[in-house]
Amino acid sequence: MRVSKTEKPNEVKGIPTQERQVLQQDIVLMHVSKSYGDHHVIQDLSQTFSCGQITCLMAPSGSGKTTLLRLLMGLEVPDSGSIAGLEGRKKSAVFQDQIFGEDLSVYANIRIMRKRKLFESESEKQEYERIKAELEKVGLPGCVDQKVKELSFGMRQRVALVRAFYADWDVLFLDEPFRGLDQSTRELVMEYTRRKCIGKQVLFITHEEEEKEAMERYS
Ligand SMILES: Nc1ncnc2c1ncn2[C@@H]1O[C@H](COP(=O)(O)OP(=O)(O)OP(=O)(O)O)[C@@H](O)[C@H]1O
Repeated sequence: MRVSKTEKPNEVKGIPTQERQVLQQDIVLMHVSKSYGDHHVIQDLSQTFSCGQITCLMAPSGSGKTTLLRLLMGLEVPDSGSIAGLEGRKKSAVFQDQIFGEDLSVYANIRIMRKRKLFESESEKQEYERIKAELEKVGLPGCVDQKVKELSFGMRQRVALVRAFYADWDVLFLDEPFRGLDQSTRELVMEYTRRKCIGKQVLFITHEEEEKEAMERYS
């Protein structure tokens, strides 16, 4: 598996260095192995994913990238080895197979990612408008009230991204999030994603060199 990281740490604007160290931590895998029956998908993997960086993972199909993300998300348990640095941290993800409430609106599917606080300053209407604006940024104007089951694959991919960013998160896992998008939409969505990832810890899986470079580029 090829692992590359942003050359300089993601800038965390406005947060003093000391506090930043408390808020963020590296994810450390030590001798992690995972098999399905006789199929040894991940074998003795030791790797550190630094805080405040986008880490890109590139490897051939079937080599275990999604399995690795599932381990990091806590959806699978390693057969041996340890994963540290994720305790108590809020995780968000875009997986290749998106699970939605198919009969619910795009708004409802995104909105559910955040609990409303008792004395929320933002009204429901403002929240609705905010989600609508986010959807417009990824080239989805006018779909906020549409049922998810009516969307194309590429539209679902973008709703999944907006939803993942809408959640309250410390660490984000992205598994080929730009798959199925045409070139101009992909560029728009890559830029949206890159900006949202500034100052955050992100693991990004892709097969495309262009996507890796775009995600590692910092303004
Ligand atoms: N739940 C499972 N049960 C059995 N085998 C599995 C399971 N999940 C994954 N595998 C197998 O593990 C291997 C790695 O799968 P994984 O999805 O992690 O690869 P990947 O590198 O993400 O592939 P791709 O780039 O095609 O998405 C594959 O051979 C797959 O068939």
